[in-house]
Amino acid sequence: MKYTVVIPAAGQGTRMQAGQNKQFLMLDDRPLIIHTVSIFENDPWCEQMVVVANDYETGPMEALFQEWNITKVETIVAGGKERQDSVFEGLKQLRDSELVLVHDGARPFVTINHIHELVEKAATQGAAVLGVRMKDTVKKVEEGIVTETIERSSIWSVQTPQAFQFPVVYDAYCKADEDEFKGTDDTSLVERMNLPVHIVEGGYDNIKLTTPEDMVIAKAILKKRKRGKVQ
Ligand SMILES: Nc1ccn([C@@H]2O[C@H](COP(=O)(O)OP(=O)(O)OP(=O)(O)O)[C@@H](O)[C@H]2O)c(=O)n1
Ligand SMILES: C[C@](O)(CO)[C@H](O)COP(=O)(O)O
Repeated sequence: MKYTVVIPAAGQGTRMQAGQNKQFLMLDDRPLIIHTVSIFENDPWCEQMVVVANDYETGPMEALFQEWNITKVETIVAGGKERQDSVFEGLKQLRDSELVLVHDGARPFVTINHIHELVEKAATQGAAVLGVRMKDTVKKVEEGIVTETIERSSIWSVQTPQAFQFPVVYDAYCKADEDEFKGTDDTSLVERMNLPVHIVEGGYDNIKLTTPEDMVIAKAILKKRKRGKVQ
């Protein structure tokens, strides 16, 4: 099975408080974005990558991909204000693709097995997302007061990749653009088209590096994997 992946990497990394886009932060021996693109570089099912970067960072990213022998990045396109704007710019490059994944540049630990399960689901069902079951008790809070304890058995925390038959995600993005709707992930745009989104159970290791403490967790995950205990 073959797919294309759009990798949004055009954020600011504000919550990481590193004074630079977190994609360039070193994690072990290489920058974060290199960890992420290497997953797809090494997946025989991945045909091409489109990386979305800040316009002033397309040059430095291209140089990094050359340095690390990343060959499947066919396009580096300039991103937009929000993640959703960046992903839309990436999708616009792909009109001939059949199956497309969207994966955060800031999630360097997704496994090939989970990617393949997700791709197979999207190929037959149209749209699928990786997620994990919520481990904590979840409460709704209004003005500092708990108003509800949410029944946890149906609550999932979703990750990327999120996978789609191309027309499903492209139409959903066009409609969201037309309606000026903003969502925090890609599948939410498909949900509002009243199309089903299937969940594929992923791993708790597939974290997004968002705040400084995530770098500590990331180093621990890398260490564990180096010892051969891939989740
Ligand atoms: N305008 C944007 C905003 C985010 N992203 C990307 O979307 C992914 C998830 O976003 P997030 O973790 O929120 O990254 P940042 O926007 O960089 O972080 P922050 O919100 O803390 O500034 C990241 O790979 C990020 O680079 C993007 O391509 N374009
Ligand atoms: C798409 C996403 O990774 C799903 O968990 C996430 O919503 C994007 O980043 P943010 O932290 O919500 O800005």
